Amino acid sequence: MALSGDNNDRGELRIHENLDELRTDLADYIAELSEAAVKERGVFAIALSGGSLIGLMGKLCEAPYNKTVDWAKWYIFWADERVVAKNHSDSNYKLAKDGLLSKVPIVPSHVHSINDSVSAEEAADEYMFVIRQLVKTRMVGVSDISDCPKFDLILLGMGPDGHIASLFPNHSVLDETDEWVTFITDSPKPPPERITFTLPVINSASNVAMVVTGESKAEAVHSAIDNIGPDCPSLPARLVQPSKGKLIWFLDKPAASKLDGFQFSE
Ligand SMILES: O=C(O)[C@H](O)[C@@H](O)[C@H](O)[C@H](O)COP(=O)(O)O
Repeated sequence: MALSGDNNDRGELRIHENLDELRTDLADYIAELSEAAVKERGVFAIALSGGSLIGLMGKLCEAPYNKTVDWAKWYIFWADERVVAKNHSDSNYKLAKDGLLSKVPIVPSHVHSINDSVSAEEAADEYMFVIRQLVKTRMVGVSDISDCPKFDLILLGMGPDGHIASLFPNHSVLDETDEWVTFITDSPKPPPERITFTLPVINSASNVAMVVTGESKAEAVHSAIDNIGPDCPSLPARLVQPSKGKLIWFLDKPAASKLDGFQFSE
């Protein structure tokens, strides 16, 4: 690893020399959290996002992880999903199924994707209902400071604009505190209709990992971690502040290149 360290309330920073090193570190991290959650709770509730994240999780499909991880105990969710058919190339479910879930022995009934045959609003409501049932049976934990679900791990990517999940800068969904899952129909990044976990749910997780690579993200990484720039307070990535959980940033050097205090040799 090029560098690692803590940055005040902005969590642990893990800056990797290259993507291969990041992929290995990410697989180790997820495998360790899975083992700990299964030991403590008997299950591992993990929420995925879309984008480059799934490809960066690819080592989990390879040895030793494909054999050592207790896949039967995994319960899979999406922190955000595009409201398109499950076989559509824009579907985050399809992305994860093709890139990860079909390659490891996950129990099909543990995969909780959205209903793709209803409106965005109905899909968000139904998804919240599903999560509520799983919180009741403690397949998903519950926060001890609110009634929010406490996922063992929420994995997030970040766009160059600082969006996370489908929470975009200056969008009213950033203020949603009543619902666990909400919807938008005007996403600035296509497709327009999406469902998304709200900030209270993200910030109730036991662990949140921000997996961000590439130079196009460097400015937003700098704003989010160094608390820089006029848009900072409403930058969605800046609002990821788990109340009791642990936040870790998995970065490559280009994404970290504008961080204060980080000097890299070529
Ligand atoms: O459904 C989505 O659009 C994603 O969940 C989104 O939040 C993604 O994670 C970021 O846009 C980063 O994507 P990249 O890692 O591909 O840049």
